[in-house]
Amino acid sequence: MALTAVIRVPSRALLRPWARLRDAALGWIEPAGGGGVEVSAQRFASQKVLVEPDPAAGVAVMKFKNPPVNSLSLELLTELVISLEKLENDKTVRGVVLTSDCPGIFSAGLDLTEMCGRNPAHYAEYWKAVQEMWLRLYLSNLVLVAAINGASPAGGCLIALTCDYRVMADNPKYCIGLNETLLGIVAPFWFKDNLVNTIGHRASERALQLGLLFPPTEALQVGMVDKVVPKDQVQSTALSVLAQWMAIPDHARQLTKNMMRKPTADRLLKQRDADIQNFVSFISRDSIQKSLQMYLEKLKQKKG
Ligand SMILES: CCCCCC/C=C/CC(=O)SCCNC(=O)CCNC(=O)[C@H](O)C(C)(C)COP(=O)(O)OP(=O)(O)OC[C@H]1O[C@@H](n2cnc3c(N)ncnc32)[C@H](O)[C@@H]1OP(=O)(O)O
Repeated sequence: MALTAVIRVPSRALLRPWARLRDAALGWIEPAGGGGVEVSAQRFASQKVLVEPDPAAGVAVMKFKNPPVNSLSLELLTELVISLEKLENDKTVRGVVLTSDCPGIFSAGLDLTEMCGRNPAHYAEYWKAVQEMWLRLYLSNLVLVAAINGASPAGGCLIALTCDYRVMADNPKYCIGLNETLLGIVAPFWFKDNLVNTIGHRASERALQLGLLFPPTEALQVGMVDKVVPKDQVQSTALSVLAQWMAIPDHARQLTKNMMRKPTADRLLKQRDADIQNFVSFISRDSIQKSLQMYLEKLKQKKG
């Protein structure tokens, strides 16, 4: 992968490369001239997120690669944020297609193993990473188009909802939606806000309460996706859409996007810590842990 963004990081963190990369990605970096050292991010090859840049076209394709189901582990979330930040800083890139490298799955959503049987500090760290992913994607200056080439429940749907446009493969087995209630959990307010901004209040109320997972044609009808095409045309269609959006002058489009989205993002930004505390206390409840364990068991038994 030919990404060569240079990140200025605190020298103390050199002892912990993983923490250092995360800190840089999440913006916890010393200001320029603050005694840090420059390292090339290229040295840390990404494994869970593949980025294929096309500088001539001014675009990149970002593929999630966390088999078998692209669950959003802490590692994947961190790599996603790092990769996005590099692309935001790359003057040759103006638009990105987000898609999956795992056959038949866009993303299975948040990694249930990050939310089960761990300690409160882990839940807090994980939730902060989920928030960061959403904020970075939702407020991205780049044009983002989701090429949904597989199932996209819950957090997978959320990623697609942060994009400016969604193209989905026409396979009726691929469903998309915020199905949290089916797991006995509640979609946070910012998941809900993102959905309401996309499909409207009434449709969101129904979809969220019932935990609806929509097959492609229904997702199109309700406005959760913008276009449904045969599977082998998902990426090429996404790239064509990207080209159309990139025909608009960046500054005008970016200011407009920000005007539309900032109030929604600000709601979370104003109460990030409270949202983390709320998540930690909710997810730590015995009843919620039992529900999640049972759901995981059900997924595993499905095979046998
Ligand atoms: C205020 C508090 C707010 C709390 C809010 C918390 C918000 C949460 C949002 C979320 O994203 S929760 C996650 C919701 N995700 C799902 O419900 C999807 C579950 N998965 C599936 O439905 C299916 O796996 C699939 C994606 C449709 C793919 O089906 P397929 O038949 O291809 O694979 P499986 O055999 O089911 O799974 C393979 C393997 O992967 C494990 N797995 C699946 N999903 C997850 C996941 N989300 N996290 C972790 N692991 C997952 C599954 O258990 C299998 O594991 P095994 O060990 O190979 O048996």
